[in-house]
This record gives sequence, C-alpha cells and structure tokens, in this order.
Amino acid sequence: MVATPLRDGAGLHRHDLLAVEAAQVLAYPAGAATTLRKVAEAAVPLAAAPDARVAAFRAADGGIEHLAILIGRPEAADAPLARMHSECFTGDLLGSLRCDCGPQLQGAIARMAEAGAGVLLYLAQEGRGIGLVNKLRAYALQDAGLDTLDANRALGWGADERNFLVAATMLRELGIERVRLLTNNPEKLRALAACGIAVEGRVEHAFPPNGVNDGYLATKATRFGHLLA
Ligand SMILES: Nc1nc2c(ncn2[C@@H]2O[C@H](COP(=O)(O)OP(=O)(O)OP(=O)(O)O)[C@@H](O)[C@H]2O)c(=O)[nH]1
Ligand SMILES: [Zn+2]
Repeated sequence: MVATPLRDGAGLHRHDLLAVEAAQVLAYPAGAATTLRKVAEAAVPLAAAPDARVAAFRAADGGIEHLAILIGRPEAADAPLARMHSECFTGDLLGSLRCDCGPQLQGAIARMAEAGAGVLLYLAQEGRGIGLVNKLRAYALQDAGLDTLDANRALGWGADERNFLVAATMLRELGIERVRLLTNNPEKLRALAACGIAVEGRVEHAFPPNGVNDGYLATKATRFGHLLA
C-alpha cells in the first residue's frame, strides 16, 4: 500500500500522519491475500491424525498469519477433503456451547484422518471476520434478543466479513487446485470457486444441536441459507 505524508492541517503535525486513499484501503484485503506464502512447516502429530503437519502462511506485509493442517499427503491426492475453518477462540479452545466450531474442527480432522488425506485451513478470521472483541459484543446483543446476523449489523458490520481469497491462495500455494469441501455454507462453495479453486463437491459437516446453540444453528439455516437438515 502506498501512503503519503498528510498535508498541513489544523492542529496536525504533517510528519506524524499518513494519508491513504479510500480505494487503497478497500483494495488491501485482496492484495494481502494474494501475497500469502508458506513460511514454515513441521510435523505436529495429533491424537486423531498422527501424520499431521502444520504449515504457516504469511502475507508480504507481515500481517495476520493463517495455518494449514495437512493430514496425509493432500497435495498428492486428487480433489482431497478440504475445510475452511475460521478461528473461534471460544469454540475451538474453550469448548463453548454457543456455536458448533469445536465439533466441526475435531470432526474435520477425524474425517480427514479416516479418509487418509485432507487439508484444514485454520483461518485467522475470528467471529466471521469481525474479531474476538466484536464477537463478544455480538454475543451480548444476542443475549438481549438479536440473532447472530442482526447482532453483527447492529454493530455496523456485515453478516459475514470473511475474505475467502485467503483460503484459495493457500490451497494454490500448497499445489491443491481441486477439493471436496466440508461445509454446510453455500457461500463458501461459491466464494472458493470464484477464486479459481475447482470445488468438486460438498461433504456435509453438520453436528447435532447441543441445547445451547439450537437458535444459532437455526439462524444459519434460515438467514444464511446453510444446508442443514
Ligand atoms: N460474528 C459472529 N461470529 C460468530 C458467531 N458464532 C460463531 N462465530 C464465528 O463464526 C466462525 C465459524 O464459522 P464457520 O465454522 O466457518 O462456519 P460457517 O460459515 O457457518 O460454515 P460451515 O461451518 O462451513 O458450514 C468462527 O470464526 C466463529 O468465531 C456469532 O454469533 N457472531
Ligand atoms: Zn465458534
């Protein structure tokens, strides 16, 4: 991104501030996504997938890092199982019952291990891209009666702020051009295909409601168009 020193303005010190065109700000997410490159890879044996490897990806500007969990050799498979999993501190790490992320994460790894190969992209897109702090604010609004979509909007965000060009670039860097995607979200299928990855099929990835996330899952089906039975 090209930034230029700000011209003199009321009370501003011209050498302290930079001015950036709005168009440059809007173009930044796509620009950063296409520069993602693998910067590290190591074996990380998992209980459910002893042959797993973790690869880390970083953009040219050194921004947010994303991870790929490689099970078996998905690079060598024809249209391997793939999952775009957006980071969820509460669900993935703490086992929160508010969402279905924990079962989806563990379930995807187990399924790939069973299939012999797969790639799970662990995307730094917490809270569907609004971040953990804003997700907690959205949870508070949901406790006051809004659903997950309206809570995002009440905070000034879109329903889903994720950019799946990140995932497409990572797959291409790994040499994976064709996948079978574990998801219930038709937008993920569309977005990945629009970024040039051949989506050869959808593998359903639904887990039963747990008594707390029932309303959240219902909203996914009714307002996000998720393919949940
Ligand atoms: N903003 C917001 N994000 C949430 C909420 N509940 C879960 N998330 C986030 O949603 C993301 C999980 O979405 P995904 O697992 O990719 O699921 P999905 O888009 O519903 O699609 P599939 O699981 O692939 O069917 C994680 O980043 C969670 O932190 C919520 O109420 N509000
Ligand atoms: Zn979650």
